[in-house]
Amino acid sequence: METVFIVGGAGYVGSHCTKAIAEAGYRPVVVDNLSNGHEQFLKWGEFEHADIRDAERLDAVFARHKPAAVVLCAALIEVKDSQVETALYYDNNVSGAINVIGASERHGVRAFVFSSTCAVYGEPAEQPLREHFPIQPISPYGRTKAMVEGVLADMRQFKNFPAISLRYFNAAGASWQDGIGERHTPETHAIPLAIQTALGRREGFRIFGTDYDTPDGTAVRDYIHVLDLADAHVRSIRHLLDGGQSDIFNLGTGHGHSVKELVTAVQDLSPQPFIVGTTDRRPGDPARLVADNSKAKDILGWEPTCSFADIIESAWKWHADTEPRIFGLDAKPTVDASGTPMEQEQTTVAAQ
Ligand SMILES: NC(=O)c1ccc[n+]([C@@H]2O[C@H](COP(=O)([O-])OP(=O)(O)OC[C@H]3O[C@@H](n4cnc5c(N)ncnc54)[C@H](O)[C@@H]3O)[C@@H](O)[C@H]2O)c1
Ligand SMILES: O=c1ccn([C@@H]2O[C@H](COP(=O)(O)OP(=O)(O)O[C@H]3O[C@H](CO)[C@@H](O)[C@H](O)[C@H]3O)[C@@H](O)[C@H]2O)c(=O)[nH]1
Repeated sequence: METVFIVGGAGYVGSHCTKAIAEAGYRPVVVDNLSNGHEQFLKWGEFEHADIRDAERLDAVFARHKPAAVVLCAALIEVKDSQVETALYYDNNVSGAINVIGASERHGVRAFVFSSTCAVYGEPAEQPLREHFPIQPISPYGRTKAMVEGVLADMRQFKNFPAISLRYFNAAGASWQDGIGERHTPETHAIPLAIQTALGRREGFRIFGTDYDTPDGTAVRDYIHVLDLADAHVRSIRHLLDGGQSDIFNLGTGHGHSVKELVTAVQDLSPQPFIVGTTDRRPGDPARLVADNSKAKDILGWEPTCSFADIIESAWKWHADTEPRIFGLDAKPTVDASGTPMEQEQTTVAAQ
């Protein structure tokens, strides 16, 4: 049985990848420093507590397990935070990634899969997004990802290093039956925030910007179920282990949903109405980010299977039932995502 490292496997996307990799017949080993991960998500395979910035420790872990494949999910992920803790982001996401790439090369890894993001496209002129479009990130977070993609491109070209970069669009949903789901601290993502508001754990949800050039004026994103993302990782590993070419793939559904649509979908599941306010655009948020996913379909045979309704429903079940059971949450509304006490905000009762 071949060993696969899931670096960052105690986190949201990584835990779903670990489960899918175990189910595909590989031996998963999670490597994580638990800075943002959860012990509760360590349910498949062995665990190695290691920080990717510690090259010596990484070498020891690679020597012990001799992985055939490595999935690199570990990163700091907050766009706003990356503008404050900029050097930390480059150290963690770039230096740390280079350590993992270096160890993978030294230890003969035959398949390397990297968690990239559609944030590498910045504010694109054309949609849907295709992989050859210009890379022009507008945040340090996005640039750390673009830099690692650049390192991997050179490693492919000059060292024949087998690597796939997967540009996720908006990861969402949960495998709540398996006790894993989205849990970031602080949470800044729209779906968990809207659901936590509906569940009474936050005082209100704010829509960032209603004056975008989109059908309803709110920003449009391509939400992709985390189970579909996990499946693409398994396919990428197989593709490279079978001798397939290194590449870059967009992972999205190809369908966009606005923030207002998202709020309506959550309201449809919610037993009671909740407060939805509007405020200015969040700096750096483009109007629309939607994938052209035809390359992943053609080359990996990947097909997203979950609808937007599936995403919202699974996220709802996770936040309503599973997450409180596992983490013992007390439902206290306190502050919104920006840390602003909600009573200071101008709010209105939910738009239809
Ligand atoms: N969530 C999304 O919508 C989204 C979208 C696009 C790309 N991505 C990328 O997917 C990956 C996973 O995102 P996520 O939402 O699961 O985040 P997450 O914070 O839940 O998981 C990241 C994991 O990496 C670990 N980690 C961080 N720094 C580490 C270090 N120095 N050494 C060892 N472990 C470390 C954390 O402890 C955590 O378990 C990230 O690379 C992120 O940039 C996420
Ligand atoms: O309280 C909120 C939070 C978000 N939004 C909006 O909802 C949309 C989605 O926002 P969010 O869930 O924060 O995701 P993104 O900002 O699109 O970024 C996510 O998706 C990117 C890829 O698209 C990844 O690179 C990032 O790591 C990940 O945070 C955006 O238009 C936001 O402006 C709100 O209106 N109110």
